[in-house]
Amino acid sequence: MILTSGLQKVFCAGLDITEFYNPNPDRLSKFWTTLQDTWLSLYTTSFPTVSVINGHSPAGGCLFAMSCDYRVMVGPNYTIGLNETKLGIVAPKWFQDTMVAVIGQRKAEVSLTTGKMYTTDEALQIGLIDESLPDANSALKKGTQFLNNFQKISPWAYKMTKDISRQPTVQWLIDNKQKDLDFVIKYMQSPTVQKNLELYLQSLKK
Ligand SMILES: CCCC/C=C\CC(=O)SCCNC(=O)CCNC(=O)[C@H](O)C(C)(C)COP(=O)(O)OP(=O)(O)OC[C@H]1O[C@@H](n2cnc3c(N)ncnc32)[C@H](O)[C@@H]1OP(=O)(O)O
Repeated sequence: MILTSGLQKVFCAGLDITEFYNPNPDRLSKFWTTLQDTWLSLYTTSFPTVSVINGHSPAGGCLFAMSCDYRVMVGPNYTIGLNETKLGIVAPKWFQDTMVAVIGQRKAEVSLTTGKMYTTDEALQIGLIDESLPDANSALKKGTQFLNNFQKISPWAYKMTKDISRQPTVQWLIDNKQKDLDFVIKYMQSPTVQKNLELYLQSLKK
């Protein structure tokens, strides 16, 4: 499966920030549970996945890209990263662990604490993406070539290997779904977080 965008310059703008601003707890609860389940499905697919990142990919967009098996990004003008701290919010443990699995503990910690958005070249250098291509068509071709490798791999061997590799992060979320949800609901009601989100949303307006 290839995950890509039909938009001109955005792969995925991340989660809808307006869902976190002045949230209704019931609605936020459904929103977050849906996100948890969607991520669990994507991170544990029984088939190979590639993200063809053909535009900017902040926060939740970066999470979805990192959850695929391989990342091909169109360069040089787009950016990718977990920029939550720039919004004055915190990337949950499973977002963080997904990044650690891709680029390692040290680089992930620097990336997460600074909320850095990496250019395509920078992302390639730290291993956040696997390949950089100059245009969307060649990126799609590369992504398809990666998937073709699996014609010669046993689906069972593929799935078992991926399960073993991803199991700690997956199991943590399965075991802590409610705790993770409670944290988000409580955290998003904090006046400091709400002020930070208000300022960030204002900064996005043209
Ligand atoms: C404890 C829980 C923690 C986890 C929580 C959240 C994780 C997240 O995913 S938070 C989302 C982080 N996303 C961003 O920071 C992206 C912000 N957006 C941008 O940087 C740019 O919009 C982007 C580069 C993606 C695209 O640029 P443009 O094509 O120039 O678009 P515009 O800037 O014109 O945006 C159009 C319009 O959309 C609004 N917008 C953009 N992103 C979001 C978003 N993620 N949520 C809600 N709204 C968003 C933006 O404000 C503009 O609104 P209008 O001016 O009203 O049209």
